[in-house]
Amino acid sequence: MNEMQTLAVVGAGTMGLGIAQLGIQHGLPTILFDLNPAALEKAQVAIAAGLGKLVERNKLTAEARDAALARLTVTTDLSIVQADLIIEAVVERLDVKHQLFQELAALNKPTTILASNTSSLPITQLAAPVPHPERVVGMHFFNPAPIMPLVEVISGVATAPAVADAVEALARRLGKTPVRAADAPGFIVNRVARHYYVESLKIVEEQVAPFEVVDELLEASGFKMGPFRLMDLIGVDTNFSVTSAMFASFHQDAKFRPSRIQQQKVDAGHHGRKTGRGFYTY
Ligand SMILES: NC(=O)c1ccc[n+]([C@@H]2O[C@H](COP(=O)([O-])OP(=O)(O)OC[C@H]3O[C@@H](n4cnc5c(N)ncnc54)[C@H](O)[C@@H]3O)[C@@H](O)[C@H]2O)c1
Repeated sequence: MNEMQTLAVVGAGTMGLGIAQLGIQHGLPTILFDLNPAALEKAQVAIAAGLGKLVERNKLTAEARDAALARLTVTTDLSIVQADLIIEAVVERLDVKHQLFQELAALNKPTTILASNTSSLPITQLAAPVPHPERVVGMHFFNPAPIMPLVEVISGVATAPAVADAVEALARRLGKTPVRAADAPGFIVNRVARHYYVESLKIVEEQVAPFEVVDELLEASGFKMGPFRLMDLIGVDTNFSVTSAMFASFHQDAKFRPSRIQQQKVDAGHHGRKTGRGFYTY
């Protein structure tokens, strides 16, 4: 498979904007699509700020920043979303991702790779109704995408080995450390990390300690971010969707049961940093 020349990212939220930044920073003309124009505006500001920080730290020249920004096209018009590789980073819902991949498949050549940044949805299920399912693959970045080195590369049952190889090679080109993971619920990192959130939420639900105290203690014990601060960074809604999907995938295994506290935050629209309020206020 030839080296990828063009990238498109669908969904300009927490993850999509960071992935698009990586693309333009590493020389790929990148289309960033979202249904919501406000999300695209916010993403453009965040990407410029992200690259600006690299200039301040002498990791990028001002010229390289300007050249990177010139590679970015933002759009609400799906019909122009054509590329060698399309990475979707929309809401964690199988129905939404299915519809999107089918629309993208109709607009693109059969060799366009359709990658998903899903944290928990099975790649095999995601690929099943998509024309040419052998080009569907998991490419799971971590938050914040421009900074975190790990990328999980996940092959579903139908994924062609050359497709996973191409995505792995691209991850390296983006300066990342790709790791192959099997198509199991939550792959590797989220399966382990789930208990960091689920157990901390239980502690608060059972009134063992308030959430601020849980954060303080875990940070003092060496974790970079306490679970509640981290959920606010991830997006409380996204984190809740991931737990819910894993709970379903593990056949309602109680150890993955989503929390009522988290459900309430989602219902109230307190989705974390991106909405200005989650467990904390920003
Ligand atoms: N937040 C994290 O820390 C994190 C980390 C790794 C992976 N992920 C995964 O990345 C994906 C995106 O998560 P996020 O936190 O960036 O979400 P988000 O809520 O921050 O952003 C999602 C964006 O997708 C847009 N969108 C929704 N439906 C769309 C559609 N049909 N077409 C185009 N755009 C659409 C929304 O307008 C929004 O801007 C999810 O699958 C999530 O599981 C999230």
